[in-house]
Amino acid sequence: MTSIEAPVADWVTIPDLYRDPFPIYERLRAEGGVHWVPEVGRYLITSYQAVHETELAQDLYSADEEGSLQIRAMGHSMLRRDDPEHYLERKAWQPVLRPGVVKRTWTAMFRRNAERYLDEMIAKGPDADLIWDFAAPYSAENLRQILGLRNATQEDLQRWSQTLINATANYADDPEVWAEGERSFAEVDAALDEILPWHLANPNESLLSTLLRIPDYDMPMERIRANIKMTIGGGLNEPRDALGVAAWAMLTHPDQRAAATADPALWHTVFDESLRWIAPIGLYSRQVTRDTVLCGVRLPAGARLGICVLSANRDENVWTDADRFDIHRDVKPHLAFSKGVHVCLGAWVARAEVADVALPMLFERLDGLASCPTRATEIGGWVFRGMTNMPVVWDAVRDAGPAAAAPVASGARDVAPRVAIVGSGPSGCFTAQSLRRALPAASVEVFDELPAPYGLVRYGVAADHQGTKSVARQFDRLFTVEGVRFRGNVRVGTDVTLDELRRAYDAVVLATGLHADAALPVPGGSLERVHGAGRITRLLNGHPDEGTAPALGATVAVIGHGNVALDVARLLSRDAEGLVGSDIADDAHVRLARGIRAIHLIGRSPVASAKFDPVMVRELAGLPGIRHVVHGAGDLPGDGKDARVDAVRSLLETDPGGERLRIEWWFGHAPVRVEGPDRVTAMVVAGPEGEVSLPVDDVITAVGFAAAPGTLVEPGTTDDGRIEPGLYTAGWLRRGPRGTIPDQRVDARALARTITDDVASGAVGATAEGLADLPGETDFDGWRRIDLRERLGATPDRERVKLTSRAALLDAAREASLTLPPEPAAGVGLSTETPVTILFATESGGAELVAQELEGVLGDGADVRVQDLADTAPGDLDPARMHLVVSATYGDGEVPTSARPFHAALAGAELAGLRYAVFGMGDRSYTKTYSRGSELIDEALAAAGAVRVGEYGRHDASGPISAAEVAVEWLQGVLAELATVDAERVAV
Ligand SMILES: Cc1cc2nc3c(=O)[nH]c(=O)nc-3n(C[C@H](O)[C@H](O)[C@H](O)COP(=O)(O)O)c2cc1C
Repeated sequence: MTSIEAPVADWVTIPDLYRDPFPIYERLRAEGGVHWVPEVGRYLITSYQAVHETELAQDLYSADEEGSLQIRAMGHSMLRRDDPEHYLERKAWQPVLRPGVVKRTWTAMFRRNAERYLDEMIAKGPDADLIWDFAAPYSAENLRQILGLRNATQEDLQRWSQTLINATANYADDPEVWAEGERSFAEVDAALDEILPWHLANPNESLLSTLLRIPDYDMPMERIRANIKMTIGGGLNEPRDALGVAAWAMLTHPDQRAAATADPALWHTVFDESLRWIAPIGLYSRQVTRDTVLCGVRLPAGARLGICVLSANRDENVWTDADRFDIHRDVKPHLAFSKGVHVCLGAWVARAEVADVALPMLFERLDGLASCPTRATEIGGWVFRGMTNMPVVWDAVRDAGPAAAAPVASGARDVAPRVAIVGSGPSGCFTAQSLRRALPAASVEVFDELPAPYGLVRYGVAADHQGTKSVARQFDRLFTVEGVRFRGNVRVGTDVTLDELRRAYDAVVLATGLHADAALPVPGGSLERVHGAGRITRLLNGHPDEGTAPALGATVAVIGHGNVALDVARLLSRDAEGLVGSDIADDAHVRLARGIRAIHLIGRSPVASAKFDPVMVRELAGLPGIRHVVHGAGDLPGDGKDARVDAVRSLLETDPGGERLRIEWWFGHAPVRVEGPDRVTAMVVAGPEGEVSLPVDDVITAVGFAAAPGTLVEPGTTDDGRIEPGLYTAGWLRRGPRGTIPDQRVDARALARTITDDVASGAVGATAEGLADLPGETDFDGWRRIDLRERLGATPDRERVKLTSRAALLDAAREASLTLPPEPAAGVGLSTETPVTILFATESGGAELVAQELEGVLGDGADVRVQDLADTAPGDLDPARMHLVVSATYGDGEVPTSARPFHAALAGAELAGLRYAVFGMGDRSYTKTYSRGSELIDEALAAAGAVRVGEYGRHDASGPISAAEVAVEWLQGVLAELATVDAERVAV
């Protein structure tokens, strides 16, 4: 057989491939299908026949490529191994991904997640993005649950997956792309380190748990890590992009869409034709093991190949009119899932996620679903290809399906179940808040073992972060205005059993958190003078059950670089001036902090993947009298590309003045042992240069939280919070010790939906009679008395002085001589003739509360509407109305997540003459980004031609005054200005 040298395709460029690879591939196929392409440094294999041949001969076309980008990006996974090693690893993955398992175990979960994220997309309103608001979070959450990465969020999975596959596709060798990939690499490893012990102790159906129990093969840890990263990389974009492309195909081919909606069996054909048309994984690599000839072209041993699946699936020798999307064409095997020994393991999962669940649900629920007429749909990629932007609109929403069928679901609003929530921390209170809205007829009671409510807000949030604690003001409203009952000083499990509670209530939600400090898993980890950071935080917050604070020695090691570790280090190193305005427990602070001269802050990660928020480091850098010393951080480039690196650099730029205290930061150093023999004498850590022994007097561990003895259920046993209808978990007890206060609000909304579904389906009734008053229980007025007593007792430089024993709390709760101030007034009666729309943008609910307060202030007779910016498009704004925008700020000075689509849409909007005013809610301790999110909305409205009326107002959450108070004052000014503007309009 004659053979030729490979033709050189030097006209092919990566940007062209990214934009639209198909014309390039068409030409390459026409020229034979095997080319040397200098731009990508490999031979591209583009014809169906050539691709197919490589897939069937792994001895000749090895997956184990030298210098593989994928190995660099994700580690050496089974995708880059040949048999027999590949087979062993593949076998370990299979039991979790087999079609029967997908059907029995995973499909119900896919359905729940599809409902959840479709609801969220619907809540954003037409103009939402089908990829980023539905397909991506849906695929990420499914993957998270299959893997068993219970300590990560779906957002983590999205970030990891995207940056890992970007690195895998980094043929342009962009250093930034590598850096992001490396960060995710380290984060995934840290998450695995954290969660694997849990899976060892709690065998379950997830992939991680299954891998730890393979009967005949003890897979080395490094291989588990690499394969999990590969699964994160490929397991997300494949279903996401298949769903996106399939939906796009439906929107652009109405006749085929009509056929599929009329005959749901066709959704599988839609799925397969979409994969053929645009394969999500467009290219993978192989390496030639010995000189050979492929389709008449000579390939030398060692040649690196790019197998172009996107191209093979459009080969005109196999398919007629291959560029056309056509579900009616003759079925021929496409190569999107590959063939041969490497055929995709996740194929059944992707098929169930997309064809069985998401596509039918999407097109059944959204009537008139169409591409957004004003914003472009975009697609890109060649190594991985999918929709990058897919704004959509729709005409109407149908109900969610049998579980929430219309008559029952809407009926749920009138059903009056009794709900008990155990735990009044953020997750308990947010659950009460969401249930109030979802089930207005329900009676909701919140139990707490202390006479004081708010759990983590009162006893876990650092005493000098009063801004974060101000979320309690919105919880007050639950008990003063919204009819939720607080039942304090009741310990469920002792004063009343869980069974008794369940008999007395139709539904019980356990939101008791995770309080115990996780043990430091090194020798000496439980010596005397090893303390948990949770306990230290509670002591500094005056928790009544923690006893007397220990007097710490001159040198203290704090283990961990998360925000809890930084909170502890900051509080212990603050001087008296730094505690002004806090509600610190002074006695405890003095005992703990008085003797400290040096703190070693020890973390195992490098700076770029440390767990802290950079703002926490900057806060420490701002404290006077502290010299910072940084070990193991490398160069710390000052190019402003990494906020963590910048923050750590700022430590070195501080001038301590008179040095009171030294903080030594250790990056990339893992704890090895605590030396004793009886009490702590030294902390030994291991870094790149070996072990270092640090003489210390005390060790504080901030390495996570676990369930305390007496926790009512095993933590983390469900993903949706439903243990069974009628018994639910919320907050950290459900999701594990991760997530901020705003995250609890999002979760609480999802849980309220789950409970509402159970009420709607009749699984939860409305027959229970509630629990009679228990001896010794206290109520919300009891808490108001405690609150008053603590505030009256405060010196001018303290927010309050906490009562630190149960007896003192109970005495205050029952102190009849304390006269309570009247409950918050309903309003001060401002008025305007102009109809008003109040728009809010929030994450933890404060802005919504302010919006409601303003509504109340404007009075019953007025034409006032309150609306979430998440549900608003610029086109909804009515020039006849005045718009009051109340917005928080998040991230690094950004608009709250739910309001980002609105903010983005303002870019193309035309709002000439529209009147608005802005009230920003922020926190002054974010010095560079104080209230920036609301400023961005203000700027975008002005740029769209809208006219601001009155001053821009703002509230500082770290200050002592409530947001509602400041907002009402601001509103007075706005209304005065509005009256002038209106009068001028009339005059004109
Ligand atoms: C993670 C996080 C990031 C934040 N970032 C900023 C910021 O950059 N600038 C700012 O002024 N406030 C910032 N804040 C403070 C919030 O905007 C402020 O607490 C606000 O009152 C919260 O309103 P909400 O309850 O409606 O979400 C941040 C708060 C959190 C929890």
